[in-house]
Amino acid sequence: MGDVHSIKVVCAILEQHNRVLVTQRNQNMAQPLLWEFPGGKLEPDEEEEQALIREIKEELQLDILPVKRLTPVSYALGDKLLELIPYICHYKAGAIQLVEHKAYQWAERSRLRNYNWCPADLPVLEEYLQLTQLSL
Ligand SMILES: Nc1nc2c([nH]c(=O)n2[C@@H]2O[C@H](COP(=O)(O)OP(=O)(O)OP(=O)(O)O)[C@@H](O)[C@H]2O)c(=O)[nH]1
Repeated sequence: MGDVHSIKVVCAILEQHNRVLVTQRNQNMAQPLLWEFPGGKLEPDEEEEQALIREIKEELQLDILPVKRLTPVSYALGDKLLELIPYICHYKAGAIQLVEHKAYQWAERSRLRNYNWCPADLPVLEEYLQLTQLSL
């Protein structure tokens, strides 16, 4: 569904022990070296939560549980319209192995604004901080 030119990307705000997982895109990816919430593109006819579970398993070797959908963000990325769909997620199992990212960090919420984010992630970050009452 949706606009034929839009790309749907799901991303995980993965919480564990009061920290949030942030990942850095590698040099060869689009938006090189920027930080993001890990995730990826929906496949045709795939449910959002299933896509997120699949992507996090593929990219990080982690099992997660999506728990709350936040507000999708539309962002013009080159000639494409990106629709970034965030979910707060909980850690279930596994140890991180970086398959395609350059780096990862478990960040305290109060430090999340310090990263050099993909621009589409900034409204996601602000909604998340507001929800968790650390926006000031
Ligand atoms: N996974 C993820 N992608 C994001 C975020 N923010 C954001 O702008 N994006 C963009 O959404 C698209 C998601 O693509 P992707 O992670 O599947 O990987 P990619 O573009 O490297 O894959 P491709 O080579 O198959 O096109 C990328 O253009 C990426 O830059 C985010 O928080 N998480």
